[in-house]
Amino acid sequence: MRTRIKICGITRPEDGVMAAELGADAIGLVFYPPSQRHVDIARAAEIAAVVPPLVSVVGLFLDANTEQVEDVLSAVPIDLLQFHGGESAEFCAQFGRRYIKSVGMAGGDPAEVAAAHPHALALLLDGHAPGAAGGSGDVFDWGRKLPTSHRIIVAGGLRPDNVAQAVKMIKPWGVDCSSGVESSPGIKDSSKMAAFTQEVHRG
Ligand SMILES: O=C(O)c1ccccc1N[C@@H]1O[C@H](COP(=O)(O)O)[C@@H](O)[C@H]1O
Repeated sequence: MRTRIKICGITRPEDGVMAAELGADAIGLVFYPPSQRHVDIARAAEIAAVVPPLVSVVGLFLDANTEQVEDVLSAVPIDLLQFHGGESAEFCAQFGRRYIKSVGMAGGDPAEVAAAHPHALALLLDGHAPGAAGGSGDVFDWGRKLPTSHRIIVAGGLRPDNVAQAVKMIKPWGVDCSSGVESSPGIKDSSKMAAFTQEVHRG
């Protein structure tokens, strides 16, 4: 099975195109103002407009309110929602959209999140502590027992030099990377993205 690749934290249209051309199946837009990768609605719409067909646009929210999510959905063609905070299943489902739910693996229990989110299409496992923001570049213990009820997307500190090992150990549905393919926060690096996608498929 081919491991799907999401490159998150795209802040420039050219980086969205480059990620797709280098093998990303999805790009992520961060709607979380404290993040250095936050995009406003106008910028997000510019990026989404140039992302090639057959590449998904994922909207990432972290404990946003309903109105903030709806404002984005009314202006940006988002294919999939990613909820990265402590959102309840009711909150995530209210938009009638497909969604994935993150788990902060530093102290968080993926089985508990799996049970609470039966309708999430996948669990995205990140290295942060529950309550802390993601995108921290922290790796979690890839040897941990994981639930089998959901597809798994591995995130958290993935880089070209460690992603093959993560894929080999976990055999996830997909991988997600943000800081590991950047030259500076929010700016993606083409050689790192090329190396990353190549290594995913070697794993
Ligand atoms: O990328 C961010 O700035 C971010 C902010 C708040 C929550 C999540 C964020 N990114 C997500 O974090 C993981 C791992 O990122 P990294 O590769 O360790 O930098 C990834 O799923 C991003 O989607």
